[in-house]
Amino acid sequence: MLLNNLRKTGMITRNLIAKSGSVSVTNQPTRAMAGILTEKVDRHAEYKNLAITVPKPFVVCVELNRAKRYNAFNKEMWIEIKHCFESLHTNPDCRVIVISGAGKHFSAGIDLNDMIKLGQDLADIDDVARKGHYLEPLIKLYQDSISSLENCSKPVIAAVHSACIGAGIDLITAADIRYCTEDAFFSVKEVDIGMAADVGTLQRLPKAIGSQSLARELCYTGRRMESSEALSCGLVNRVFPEKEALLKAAIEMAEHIAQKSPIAVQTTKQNIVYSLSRPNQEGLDQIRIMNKLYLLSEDLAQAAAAQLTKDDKPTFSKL
Ligand SMILES: CC/C=C\C=C\CC(=O)SCCNC(=O)CCNC(=O)[C@H](O)C(C)(C)COP(=O)(O)OP(=O)(O)OC[C@H]1O[C@@H](n2cnc3c(N)ncnc32)[C@H](O)[C@@H]1OP(=O)(O)O
Repeated sequence: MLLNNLRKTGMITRNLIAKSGSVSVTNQPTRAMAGILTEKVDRHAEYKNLAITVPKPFVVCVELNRAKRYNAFNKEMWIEIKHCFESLHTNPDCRVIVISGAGKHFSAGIDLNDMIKLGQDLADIDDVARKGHYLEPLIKLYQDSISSLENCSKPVIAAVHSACIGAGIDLITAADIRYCTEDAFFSVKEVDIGMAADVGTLQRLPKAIGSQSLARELCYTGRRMESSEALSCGLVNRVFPEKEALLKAAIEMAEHIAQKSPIAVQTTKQNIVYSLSRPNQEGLDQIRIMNKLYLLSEDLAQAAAAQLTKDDKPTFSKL
């Protein structure tokens, strides 16, 4: 289905299809990553709107790379994000992901030119039900694109600078950890383009900040929230003076997490995500069932031995 979508958009070549399921990685560091790229994850299969680098072992940086358009989400980018995170989910060379944006802003949200084009496409369809029939799978695709961050078993750290608007909020609220720069600002802008957010913000933002009142205020008004408020409400948990420091810290944290047992980290993420909207008992049931297998892992013995011997960097097999 995904491959068919990719083929239909013309964005994927036969070559890339042959390599699907593997991480596609550019072999050039982005400017932000210059000097810290140490190894490639895999063969080349380039994305048009994402730049992938590997600054440290098991740490993959995904950069929204449509800087000329302020990383506005066009259809191709939604598809590429989904493909990328689904691929990283199963890639044993990836343990933690850092997502950031190239250029002036993290993201200006959905590409408004794409929205206009969509309006024109819909105008060509006469029947209202058929318009809806056309629209529904597109919204589903965009929802799945955002959810691919949450569904990816590897922790995702969002590193936000400057504007993070609309779809940008959808994206970062599906991440595990959020850091930003002092100049970052956030806006749930959908209401200002005449729509209800429909790809994740309404579900995830209230949980991320733990305040229904603030979340609803932000969603009803589209008002700008500065980094200081984002920190105080818990949307982000660290703020840095500028982008370089932000990326450095995000990568350091990713590296730190990547040195832990991948069984422990990935099971933890899966259980936290599973438990978010379920009664505690259901979360406990899930982790009990998972751990009756995972407690038998070699990682547990190895990590426990490392604790006893004060070895702070035990090596774990790929997962
Ligand atoms: C199924 C639906 C799924 C998801 C839906 C998501 C909904 C959303 O994402 S709602 C949010 C939509 N985005 C916006 O409303 C952003 C509007 N833009 C801005 O607020 C600002 O441009 C800015 C991003 C804060 C940047 O400000 P600044 O640095 O001052 O640059 P500008 O001079 O304003 O803009 C330069 C240039 O960029 C164009 N542009 C900005 N945002 C978008 C966008 N989202 N899509 C397309 N183009 C965008 C802007 O029009 C300017 O173009 P020029 O041709 O240079 O005039």
